Amino acid sequence: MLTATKTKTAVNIFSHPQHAQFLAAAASPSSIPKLHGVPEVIVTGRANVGKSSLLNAVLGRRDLLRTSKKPGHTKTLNFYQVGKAPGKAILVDAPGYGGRGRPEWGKLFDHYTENRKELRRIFILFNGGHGLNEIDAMMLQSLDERVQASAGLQFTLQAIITKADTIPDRKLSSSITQLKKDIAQVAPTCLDPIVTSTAKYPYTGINAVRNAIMQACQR
Ligand SMILES: Nc1nc2c(ncn2[C@@H]2O[C@H](COP(=O)(O)OP(=O)(O)OP(=O)(O)O)[C@@H](O)[C@H]2O)c(=O)[nH]1
Ligand SMILES: [Mg+2]
Repeated sequence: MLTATKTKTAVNIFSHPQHAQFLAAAASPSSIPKLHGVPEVIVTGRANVGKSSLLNAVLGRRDLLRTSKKPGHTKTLNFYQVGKAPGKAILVDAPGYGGRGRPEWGKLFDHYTENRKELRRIFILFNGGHGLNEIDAMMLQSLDERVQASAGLQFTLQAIITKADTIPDRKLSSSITQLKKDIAQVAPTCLDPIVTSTAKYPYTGINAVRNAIMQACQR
């Protein structure tokens, strides 16, 4: 549970969307920017799961991040500042893995997550309409093992179930329950999944994601 003070701070850092800005893109480990200790969170997930759309919604911006119907759109690690410079937190968008993902993107993600001292949390996104496939389960398990190995001191892991609007109403509750069970079974350290939709206003789950980011960045 967030305390009243923490909740207030969480609302404040996202309350000036105009201050959000793109800082840098990294296509290789050597181009990952030095950003002087501002806490960071990163998103991962299969190509097209909705990573860039989610970060736009969290930042309160329509198109600061570019999104596409075509999987494999984001090709670099992209760093975005929340709040006035030097920023209260930094959100990192990443290329997707899976069919359209490329091996070098996986290496870049691994390099970042293994070496970045500022990293506080990895959000792993799953499409609510599709559930976990084999590659999702492998990624989830490998991240969970890393959280266990560091006892959560390096970073924490949290799942986000996206595109909830694509699940028919009659199946919504059972699909989410099943997906949460599957996630918990593969990754016991994974924090309670947040269910989101950014298909149309009012969005679902965005304040919960903002609060989770704040909680992760304030520790
Ligand atoms: N129905 C629905 N569509 C969504 C939602 N979020 C994203 N999309 C759509 O899904 C497509 C992919 O969204 P992106 O945000 O570009 O996905 P991504 O995970 O960043 O994709 P890559 O960069 O290619 O890995 C776009 O057409 C979005 O409009 C959602 O909550 N509901
Ligand atoms: Mg993207």
